[in-house]
Amino acid sequence: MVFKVGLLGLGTVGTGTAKILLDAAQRHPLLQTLEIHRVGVRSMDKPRAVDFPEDCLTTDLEAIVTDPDIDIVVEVIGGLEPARSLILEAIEDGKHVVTANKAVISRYGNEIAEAAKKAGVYVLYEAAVGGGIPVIQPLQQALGVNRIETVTGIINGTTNYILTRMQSEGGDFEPILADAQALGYAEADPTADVDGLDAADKIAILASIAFGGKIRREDVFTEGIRHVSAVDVDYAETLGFVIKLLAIAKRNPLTTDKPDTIQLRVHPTLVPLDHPLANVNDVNNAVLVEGDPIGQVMLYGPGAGEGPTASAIVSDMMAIAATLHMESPAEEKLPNPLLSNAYSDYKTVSAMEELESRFYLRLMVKDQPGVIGHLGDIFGKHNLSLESIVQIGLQENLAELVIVTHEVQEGAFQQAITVLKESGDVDSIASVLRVLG
Ligand SMILES: NC(=O)C1=CN([C@@H]2O[C@H](COP(=O)(O)OP(=O)(O)OC[C@H]3O[C@@H](n4cnc5c(N)ncnc54)[C@H](OP(=O)(O)O)[C@@H]3O)[C@@H](O)[C@H]2O)C=CC1
Ligand SMILES: N[C@@H](CC=O)C(=O)O
Ligand code: NA
Repeated sequence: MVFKVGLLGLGTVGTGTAKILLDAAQRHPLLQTLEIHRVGVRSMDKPRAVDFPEDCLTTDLEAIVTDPDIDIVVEVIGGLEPARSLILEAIEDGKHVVTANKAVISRYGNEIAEAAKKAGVYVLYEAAVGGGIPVIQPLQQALGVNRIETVTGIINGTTNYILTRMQSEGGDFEPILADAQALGYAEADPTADVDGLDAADKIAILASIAFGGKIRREDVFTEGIRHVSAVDVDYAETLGFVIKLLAIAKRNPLTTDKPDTIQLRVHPTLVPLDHPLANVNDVNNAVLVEGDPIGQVMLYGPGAGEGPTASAIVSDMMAIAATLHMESPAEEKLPNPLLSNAYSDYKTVSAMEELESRFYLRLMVKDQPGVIGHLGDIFGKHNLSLESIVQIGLQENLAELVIVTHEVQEGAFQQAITVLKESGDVDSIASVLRVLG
């Protein structure tokens, strides 16, 4: 079974999406059911990073959203129009839609959802918030049983990249913004990033899901990072804080004289250095969800860029493919392929001795001349290179040594340990631990 995809846009996200679909090996088998049928662009002359047959590319986007052969339309052109109209036309034509367009979803999400309900199709937008991080789906499903109290996010990759570099290198934001643009993180008009509008779009979307209600986009208080200077970043650090552009959606406590109300705001914020969001750096995003009864959950990962955003787009396409798969008469009564784990082959797991790792070794040795040299010989004979060797202490004629190795083969390391134990120099091996990285 093959589901045909109409891809609107072949820029940063569109290109990443095409690359995943054209290289489906070792990914979920459902990806093999998705085939890019047509691609809509603005300019036919631009060089492209992926090759399509000439008749696949078109500037006539309407022809794609009304093409009877297409099952799923992926909108990654961005902007409000013609994106909104094309989404609505695709829905009216009975097509499922996947989009990364937070500007459209935060403003016209209700209109689009109504149209989709009427047409019996799905509109999914995981890529619209947090780029590659699964945020929408966990909020709707895995965390859906919780009464959500707060959603606090670093949800704009461009500004987080700028603030991180301001912090690590000093300097003001304008020159760093140019790098964020070159890396494909920033919006076509980066004002939306720098002035907090993009984060405001995203928190409006998250609040709607978290609190189960419509959100008026204009209700989000929005302050960007333009006025944050290198001096503020410096002083904040001295005081034990880091400056982050936070997007906050919070349920106010219910009181007898006040109805159920929420807070919605985006602003640069001094975050204490020991807060979970303080170490979310560069283009990474994180969404900290606090709910009852789960407590705190943090979703963290790359918030923008070609590959990560495309990952979210294709995961939505896969969810739609799973539904279409189940609806097809030939597959009726089969379980949802995204919920069942019926694998046919065993994976081969490498033997532990073949793996490479760094090791931490603590041992007690005789406190006499030449011992460290002997140990070095034993490691050398087993082809094990050492990163450091430190004498920590001395007790009753025994010296306590701590050795850290470079990446070495597990099997060779274990053989060396056996030889060490048998050597007259070593009294005891107190501890052997693996070191990450
Ligand atoms: N970049 C990122 O990291 C992320 C982006 N997003 C969202 O994804 C969407 C796409 O972003 P991105 O890929 O960065 O954008 P780009 O500007 O890189 O790409 C836009 C693509 O759409 C095409 N396009 C734009 N307008 C039209 C039009 N009127 N008619 C035909 N084709 C058009 C362009 O054609 P041509 O190539 O011919 O110019 C281009 O291929 C946006 O909604 C953005 O907010 C979401 C998360 C992360
Ligand atoms: N411009 C956005 C792209 C992803 O949504 C960002 O920087 O986060
Ligand atoms: Na996401």
